[in-house]
Amino acid sequence: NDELTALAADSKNWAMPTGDYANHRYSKLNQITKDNVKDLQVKWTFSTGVLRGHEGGPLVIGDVMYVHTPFPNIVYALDLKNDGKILWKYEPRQDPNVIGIMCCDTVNRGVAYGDGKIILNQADTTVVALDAKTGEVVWSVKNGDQIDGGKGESGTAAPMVVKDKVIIGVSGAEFGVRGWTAAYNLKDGSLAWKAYSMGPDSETLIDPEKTTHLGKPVGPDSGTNTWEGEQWKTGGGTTWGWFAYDPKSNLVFYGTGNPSTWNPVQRPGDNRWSMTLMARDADTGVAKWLYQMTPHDEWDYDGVNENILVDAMDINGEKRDVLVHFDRNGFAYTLDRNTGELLVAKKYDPKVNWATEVVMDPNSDQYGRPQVVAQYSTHQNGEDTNTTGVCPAALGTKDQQPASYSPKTGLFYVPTNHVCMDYEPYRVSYTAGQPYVGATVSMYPAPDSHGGMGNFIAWDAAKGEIVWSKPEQFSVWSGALATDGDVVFYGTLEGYIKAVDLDGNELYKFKTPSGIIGNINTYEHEGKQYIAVLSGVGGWAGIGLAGGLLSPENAAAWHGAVGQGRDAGEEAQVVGTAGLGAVGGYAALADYTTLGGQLTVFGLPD
Ligand SMILES: O=C(O)c1cc(C(=O)O)c2c(n1)C(=O)C(=O)c1cc(C(=O)O)[nH]c1-2
Repeated sequence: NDELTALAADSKNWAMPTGDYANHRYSKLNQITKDNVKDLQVKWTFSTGVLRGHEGGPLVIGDVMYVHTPFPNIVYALDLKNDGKILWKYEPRQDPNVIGIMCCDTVNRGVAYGDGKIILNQADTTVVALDAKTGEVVWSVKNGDQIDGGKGESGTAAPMVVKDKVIIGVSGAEFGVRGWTAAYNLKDGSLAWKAYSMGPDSETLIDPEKTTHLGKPVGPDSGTNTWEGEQWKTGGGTTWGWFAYDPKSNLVFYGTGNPSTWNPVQRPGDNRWSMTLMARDADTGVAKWLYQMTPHDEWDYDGVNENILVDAMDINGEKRDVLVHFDRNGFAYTLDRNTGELLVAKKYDPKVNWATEVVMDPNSDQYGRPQVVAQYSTHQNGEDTNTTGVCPAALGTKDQQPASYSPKTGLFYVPTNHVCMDYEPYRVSYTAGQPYVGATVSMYPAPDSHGGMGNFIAWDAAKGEIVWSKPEQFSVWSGALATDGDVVFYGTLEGYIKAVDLDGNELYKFKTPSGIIGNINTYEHEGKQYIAVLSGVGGWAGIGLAGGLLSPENAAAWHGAVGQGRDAGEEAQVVGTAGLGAVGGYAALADYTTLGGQLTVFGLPD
């Protein structure tokens, strides 16, 4: 999409959710520098009128800012010439029952722009194109099924506009949804292609002879033959993370999530293609290459985190066009993005203990596979056995909160979790539209460390090394922003926006009204650089606050314990395992912040 490419290349705008197709989250703007960032002031604020977790960030195109909210997914167009005066507001009507089938808060990661339209992926999986000037609906399609009586499909991912199409993912692996990625024609919303994560080749758009895994053709039926019977039909592998696009190869990149259920004993095999990085042709959806990071997941390490594309990275003296991916499983991967060849796979938190390494020898039958430590194998320890001390926790060394890459320093700035867990698989049976979780999880700060639950780190993806690490009390659940002013920004769950220099020294912080799980963006208007961020605590880490789960009654109901035939009373006593295990670990958040969606715009003094 030439118009979008041009808009994104002009750093005055923030035209795509992650800044550009390469997901750099880097801005060439440099009025705000490491020397003056301490003088930042709040310029204007905007309450979104919605309370739960606010992920993503505003788009800025010319004089207009587009702000989205979690369910009910309101979109506002704000006039930058007038301190955010509302130009239009779109509020969809959605069945509120969708709230009950969203695993990790009612989040939405943002809208996309293309061809004069704003594209919104609603919680109920309706994809709607709004006229960017008026907010009027141009077209609307249903990506998933209905809520009541459906399979539990929901929408949280930000769309990506590529050429004449919009790429959309789906959520619901905690309900046994079989994930897919779809491309709709930007013009009228008609379906261009749909590629399932698992299933027959005709439905996964995998070419048995041409699609490769670590350099070898995958062969026929690769999306079904590592599953027992028809388990692939409820196999998970949802696609609720971020997309990347490389115009040079016309490939779209994304990762798939956990296999369903979380109980690994119930689904023997590698469970392909859950937990997999995928490179697909943008026009046809046909897969060029795949790489499964966590075969037969036993820990809920969804592979959906963003892929960051860097050209000509020097890897052992060779220039490679790479894709860098910080996986939930605690390994940071660098791959050749044209071939899917694995170049680097290293732990980006020293506490990661479930696997010792990823085998890098192409001649080994274990090539590309993590070497699982028996003690932390929830499968080997069996159903109804609590496997303790697994690092990272299910929400990963990093969840969906996107990292940034600075072409200037060649380093990645990564918001991370420093959290471990106990994981007890239990048997579940599948009922359409009901939770299909199958594990009780509790989370806590990584033991024998700094006591906090997060780090903000700088990463060298060619060497596979942490350059520096800045401890945080809670997980850093906000997307980072690197700038040409030699300042890097991120937000914290307590609600601080923070600016650090290129060595990780804190230069500025400001406490916004609620915890930050949004992504920091920057733009220029009338010659001045601004920083914009959404506050509004929530997401999986903040689900205790956002979902009101800090009481035992709510905890049991939400956790789905009742639906799973478990003893509700027993479950209710264990508030700590509610919210899929996040409530206990993050309970102290309630001492720092509370709910509320607000946009805050910062700038230098006039
Ligand atoms: O399997 C899924 O379909 C699914 C969906 C989502 C989502 O759409 O928000 C999350 C997850 N899984 C998940 O595993 C997870 O850690 C997670 C964190 C968050 C969040 O926004 O904080 N969403 C999700």
